[in-house]
Parts: sequence; C-alpha cells; structure tokens
Amino acid sequence: MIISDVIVRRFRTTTRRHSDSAGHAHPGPPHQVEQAILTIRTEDGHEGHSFTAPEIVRPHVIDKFVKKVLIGQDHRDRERLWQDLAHWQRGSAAQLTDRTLAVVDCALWDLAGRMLDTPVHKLIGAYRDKVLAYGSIMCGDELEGGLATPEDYGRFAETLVKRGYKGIKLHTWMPPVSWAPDVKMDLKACAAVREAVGPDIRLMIDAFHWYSRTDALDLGRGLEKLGFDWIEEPMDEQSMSSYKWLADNLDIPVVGPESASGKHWHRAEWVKAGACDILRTGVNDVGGITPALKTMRMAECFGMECEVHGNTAMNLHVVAASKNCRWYERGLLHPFLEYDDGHDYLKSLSDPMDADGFVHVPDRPGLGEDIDFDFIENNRVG
Ligand SMILES: O=C(O)[C@H](O)[C@@H](O)[C@@H](O)C(=O)NO
Ligand SMILES: [Mg+2]
Repeated sequence: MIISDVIVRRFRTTTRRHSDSAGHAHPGPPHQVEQAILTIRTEDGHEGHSFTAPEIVRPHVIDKFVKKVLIGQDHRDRERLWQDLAHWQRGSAAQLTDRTLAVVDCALWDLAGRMLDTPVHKLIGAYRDKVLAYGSIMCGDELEGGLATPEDYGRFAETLVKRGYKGIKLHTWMPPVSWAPDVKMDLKACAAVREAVGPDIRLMIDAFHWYSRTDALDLGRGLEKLGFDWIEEPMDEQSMSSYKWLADNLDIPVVGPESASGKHWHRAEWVKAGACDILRTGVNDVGGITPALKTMRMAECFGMECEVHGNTAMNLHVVAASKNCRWYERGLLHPFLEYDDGHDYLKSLSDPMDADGFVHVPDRPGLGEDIDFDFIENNRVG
C-alpha cells in the first residue's frame, strides 16, 4: 500500500525517571516530559506507530528527509526505505541520526504487522513467544536506601529474585556520583549481590564506560571470582583495540559494542577483530529492527550470541525472533520505582513478566504496544 503521510504528535507524559549530567537515569519526584509518537499512514488509512523523543522527529528532520524518502512509496519496502535513509545520513550534516532511522523503521514494521493482523516477531519469523528477562538495575546513586551502598544492591537483588528474575545486571556507580568511578566499590556491590542471590542466579555488570585497560582488567578478574556471566562497556567503545586486548586477557565474556556507532557494519568489525565474546545490538543503537536483525544474524554466522540493548516492544520482537540471544533486558529498575506500573500512554505493559521470569510477547498486531490514543490526544502539546 502506498505511504501517503508521516505525522508526529507530541504529548506530555508523567515519569519519575530523571537524567543526570551523563544521561544516566535515576528516580526522582514525578514530573512531566514531552514524548512523541511517529505515525506512518497509507492511502487506505492504515497506520503504524512508534514512540521516541520529540527532537528525534523534529519538523526539520521529518520534512527534509523522512517525508521525501517515504511518501509515495510501498510501505512494505522496508529494506529499500531503510537503505535510502541510511545513505542520506552522510550528507545530512549529522541531522539524520540512527535514532530517526530507528523510529521510522519501527513504525514501518508496526504498520506491516497491523495491516496483516500479525505481531512483528511472527512477521520476521518467530523463534519463541516468551523469553527470560534479566533485571537491569539503574546506575548507582547517593540516595538513602536507594542504590548508594553495596548492601543496597544486595537487598534490591533479593527483591528482584522474589519478583521472578533469573538474571540481574548491575549498572554500578558513575560520575556525577561524587566518589565514582571506583573498581573496588564496583566489586563490593557485585559481591554483595552474589552473596544475596546465591550461585544459580545469572549476574552481569555494565560498568563505568571510561575505565582504563588496567582498571577494566582488575574489574574483570574480580568478576571471574564471583562467577559473573559478562562484563559490558567498561571502556570507551571507540577503542576497539582496547576491547580486543581486554577480551584476550580475560576469561569472563566481554559484551559489546552497545553505544558505538556504525550499525551492523561496525559490529562485524568487532567480531572480525575478536573485540568481544558476545556481540551486542539494540534497535535504537543501530538504526532500527531491520539492522538489529542483520547484526543478530551475522553473529549467528560466527557461532556468537548477540544480546539486545534495552527494553520496549521493538527490542523484545528482535529477541523473540532470534535463537542466539539469551535474554530480554528489562529495566531500568530501582528500589524507588515500580517498573510494572508502565507508562500513562500505554494501557498495558509491552513486556509483561510472569513469576518465573519470562516476558511474554503480546499477541497484539504490529509492535503490540497497547496505545492509549485518547490519553495522547488529551495531553497533546503539538
Ligand atoms: O549508560 C547508561 O545510561 C545505561 O548503561 C543504559 O544505557 C542502559 O540502558 C544500558 O547500558 N543497558 O545495557
Ligand atoms: Mg549497557
């Protein structure tokens, strides 16, 4: 069906998540933030939707790039439309980012699924309808009773195991926390969690992203003694050779790259260089479901697992359509926040988790997000 329009609606939503000066999320009082929903509409009135931050789909980006590529095209030509947008990035003066490619690609997948009354993972070719989640804990903080001490992490880990999680990933303390980063404190938090949950719960760490090679090595060696499953992003991912050095010197698997640019092409270089033992992708990190699947399938060719960064329906469908991925990253979690409360603009969770720690892919068509369009209209700001 021919695409006839691309629409952006901005609306207010209430959240208790606040970003610090490094972009890490922490709990705080409820406050209103703006969110955007991108809608791709066809000539016969069918629509696909995806959520993002308003600046990702600001008018300049939509009018100068997205509408010019999409309008008048067959909505099913996701590969060609993705390639056309990706090729325009080079000449976009850095205005057309991977995040914009991601939200457009997700809306196209949602549109195709809604038109065929089929969930996206079934459209891709599903591997499963439920997947184990690991609880991805927020970065540490200095909040009394929050995540301020190793003991806080231990107590919270116990709570997560009671909720059903069979895996837990710690994000430890990072600046602007006054005394962070600190490898010894990272290891104390990891030891407290291991002590609290016992030997059968799988544990991982996502550490300060700018440690030196020697600090990352010390951290990794400590984690090996605690039986952790992987070490993630302990150094700047722009130095692939540092990751090759670390992976060569550690037994614990090194996971990456998460935040490095270059989409699936650069992730192929990490595999070729031996810079990671487990590959990483993420719909927002590589520019959509389409390139995330390419990354996943490439990893499979090398006998590698590929773990998907982030929660939300878009990442869940990539996980559900893939064999070589163990987990769904459910988070970010904190003792002061109730993740299962979801969002005020969704009528139900996109990633419901049962008491055994399995997240079930909603059987709703498309991305399966249970969108409250009345809420969006009643809270419109643009
Ligand atoms: O750096 C952060 O804010 C967190 O690590 C965040 O990106 C989290 O989503 C992550 O890295 N998960 O793996
Ligand atoms: Mg990470």
